[in-house]
Amino acid sequence: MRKSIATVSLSGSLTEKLSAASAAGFDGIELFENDLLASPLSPKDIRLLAEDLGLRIELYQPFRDAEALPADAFARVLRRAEQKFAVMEQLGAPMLLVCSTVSAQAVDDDLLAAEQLRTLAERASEHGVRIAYEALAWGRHVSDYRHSWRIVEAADHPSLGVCLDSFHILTLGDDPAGIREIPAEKLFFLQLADAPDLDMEPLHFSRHYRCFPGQGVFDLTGFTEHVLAAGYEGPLSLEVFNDVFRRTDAERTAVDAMRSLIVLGDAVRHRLPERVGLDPLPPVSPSQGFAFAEITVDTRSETQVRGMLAGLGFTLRGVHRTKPVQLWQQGDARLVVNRAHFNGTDRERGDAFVSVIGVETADPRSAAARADALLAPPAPRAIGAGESRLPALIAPDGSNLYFCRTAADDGWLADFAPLRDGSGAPVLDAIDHIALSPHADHYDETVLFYRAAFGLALRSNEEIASPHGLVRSRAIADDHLRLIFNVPVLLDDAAPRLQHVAFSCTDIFAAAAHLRTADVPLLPIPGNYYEDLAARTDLPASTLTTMRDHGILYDRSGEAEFFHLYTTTAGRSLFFEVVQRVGSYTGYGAPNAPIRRAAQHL
Ligand SMILES: O=C(O)c1ccc(O)c(O)c1
Ligand SMILES: [Mg+2]
Repeated sequence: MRKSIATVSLSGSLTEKLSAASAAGFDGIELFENDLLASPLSPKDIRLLAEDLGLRIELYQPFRDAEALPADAFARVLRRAEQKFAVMEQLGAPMLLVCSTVSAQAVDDDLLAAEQLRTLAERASEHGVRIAYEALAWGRHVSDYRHSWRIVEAADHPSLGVCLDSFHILTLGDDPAGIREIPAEKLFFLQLADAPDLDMEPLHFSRHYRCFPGQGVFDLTGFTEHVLAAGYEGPLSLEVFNDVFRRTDAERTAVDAMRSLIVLGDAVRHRLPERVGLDPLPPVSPSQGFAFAEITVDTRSETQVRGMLAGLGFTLRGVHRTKPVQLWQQGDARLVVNRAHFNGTDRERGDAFVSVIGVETADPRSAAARADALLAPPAPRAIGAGESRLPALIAPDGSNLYFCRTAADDGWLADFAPLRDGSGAPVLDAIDHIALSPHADHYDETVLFYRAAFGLALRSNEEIASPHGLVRSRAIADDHLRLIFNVPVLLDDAAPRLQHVAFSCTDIFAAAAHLRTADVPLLPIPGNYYEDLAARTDLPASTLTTMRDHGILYDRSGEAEFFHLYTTTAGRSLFFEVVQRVGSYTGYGAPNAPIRRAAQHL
């Protein structure tokens, strides 16, 4: 099916918007009137430009307050419309979107609305133009799609049909199943938008907070399934009014948009296998957890990070044969420490950060093929003679993803000259989860990408009331791979973008004692926290004393328990966590996050 995007969803001049849509692979656009009015290009030039870029102008919009009007007002509508039809002929735009009226002049009279829309459609047909009538959620008399369809049905003109917009329908909590009752030839246009979990008056919500399908809480898969099952053949068109997209890089937004449509198309295809024209994504290759995490350090932070790793029980197992890179390991937990120059990055000297996530999978090539189909660019890297060629791509947050089969004969471990085997029993077992901090402008994009690339489910979506600003936090996971994404709700470019790597263990008290002996700097937790814990749990006093001594935090969910502690921060941004899950605890100690954030500021 054709893929389209409304120009209102992208920033910049009309030329920039069209170039971005074309570069991202869209087949067409919805042209917003203001983008035309503000453009120095004539309608004919716009048509030629779109043609050059391989874009159809699918629709021109919006045309407002057209129906259910007194005769004199409707006469003015027709005059206004004639000019639009003439412009559309020059543009080569075949369809005009008419929004249900918000005019105080309009009357609540479906027959009058139908009659006037019929007249409008008849005039449009003389110019080869069709009219798609859309119920705005805040329309004065028409706000739901069934109502718009009743009027279109009554008007009974071949050049008049309905435009369905997922936002208006789903924000009112309307059931989209009724779409199946609208004849296919009357489904003129489909606009897709998702929205976050906010309870807000529809107009303001619509004009500022829409997001791409898969980035909010609406069921766009189910919605689109209804529309396609009804026989809709037109484009899937994204119409996303969003404050961030209005001001950030159009090319990037267009790629984000295209990725969301690819993910949506694949999901709908699974529901409607007989439907042609929906491209499949390469299937998810289930991950088997983290092969490794790479931490990039500079000469200043290297000593600190290495000191912490040694204290956490890691041993230096190997040095890379050609690069200033070390392999540290204990149990199944592997960390690669890469000494690099931060020149040209947004990192300050002395910082340390997670730069690569190595994902363990039985089939690295097909896992990478899926990430590639999700528009992740390949990671440029120098590969020395004889070194492993792990497929590597760049995720939207800038992290590199390496797809690994560690135990394979030609596995990546062979790139390291072995130093020695680890001595003694490991203190920690494996990487439990990794928490990343994408830039706020790329947050939704990043979470959608990781979810889709690895087939992970959204496990939690919370706000952490940190004393230095609200932080949004989403956890996505399957049984093996757990990722957290944190971002300040209000953009703060000066604040460190904290990241952490958490390690699992089976006895956090023993681990804490080891860390203490090894002089690992642990994050101190205030005594008040433990007074409160004593009051609300049955933890024995002696256990609480030990927890307080080591800064061990606690959470519980039913019978399942969670113990965790943190190191202080290495550089500005990176810290480590040690966790012990007891029973079937699947969370991350979210109630403790504000305490941790406050302690990190002390
Ligand atoms: O916010 C609006 O006015 C508006 C205009 C056109 C649309 O297609 C829409 O969904 C909303
Ligand atoms: Mg719309």
